[in-house]
Amino acid sequence: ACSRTKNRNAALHPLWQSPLTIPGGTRQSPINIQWRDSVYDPFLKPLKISYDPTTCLHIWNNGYSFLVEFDDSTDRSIIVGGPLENQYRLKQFHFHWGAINDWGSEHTVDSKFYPAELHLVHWNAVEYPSFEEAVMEGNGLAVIGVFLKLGARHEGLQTLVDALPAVRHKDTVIEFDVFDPSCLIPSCPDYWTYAGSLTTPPLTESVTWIIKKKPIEVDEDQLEAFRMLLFTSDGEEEKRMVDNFRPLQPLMNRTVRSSFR
Ligand SMILES: CCOC(=O)CCc1ccc(S(N)(=O)=O)cc1
Ligand SMILES: [Zn+2]
Repeated sequence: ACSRTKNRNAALHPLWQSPLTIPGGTRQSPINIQWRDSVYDPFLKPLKISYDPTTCLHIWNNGYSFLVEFDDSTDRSIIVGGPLENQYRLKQFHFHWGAINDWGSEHTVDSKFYPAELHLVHWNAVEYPSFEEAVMEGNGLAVIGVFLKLGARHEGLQTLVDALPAVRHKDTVIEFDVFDPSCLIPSCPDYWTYAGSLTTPPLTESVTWIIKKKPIEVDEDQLEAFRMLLFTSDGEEEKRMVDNFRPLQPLMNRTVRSSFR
């Protein structure tokens, strides 16, 4: 596996080639979740998700992934409960994926990669005035991670997939005004949670990760649609947007808790 990991790094987008480390980082992400080492915490609450689909704004290609962004000027789309002390506001969601189905997720479970991983990014608007400030605080962000596995076509995802050709190049954007991201979250309530970081710059250690145990199913055509996006702007030499995931980071002095026995 380590040889593949090394090779995989070589194939990675420049940003991730040298696994960018934060000097003195003690809670970096992503990590491998060793199921048997996770600790059941009976005090973890169910995660409560309430999104207003009309807060959806647009889809854009930022050169790392494609992001679906939301109006976070009010508390219309929030999560609360789970491991969280406050409610957190939905800002955006995006994905990470591989060139082939053997890898692509950022987190792994018992060292198994999934072909892709969804991140729903929320910020603590109770304690901080803006997303940008929350990014710098230890309890500033909460990201729900959902694994994607190869299987049946996902009808909710298809509306997103149909819009991707319009954001093929870096820095392109398309209006996307009604979408309910809860259709991308498994109904099974089980999750793992741990204290971590952003997996792209600024890599700040500000994320409470909530990783759903159950994956969602998507089909090959839908994964291929992700892979036809480009890291590059219109007019530049085309570089397919694939393998946009950060290498695994050391667990260090952390425990992964589970909401389930
Ligand atoms: C204020 C500038 O900071 C940002 O924009 C951070 C954006 C950002 C949000 C989420 C993630 S992830 N992959 O860890 O879910 C990485 C980067
Ligand atoms: Zn991400």
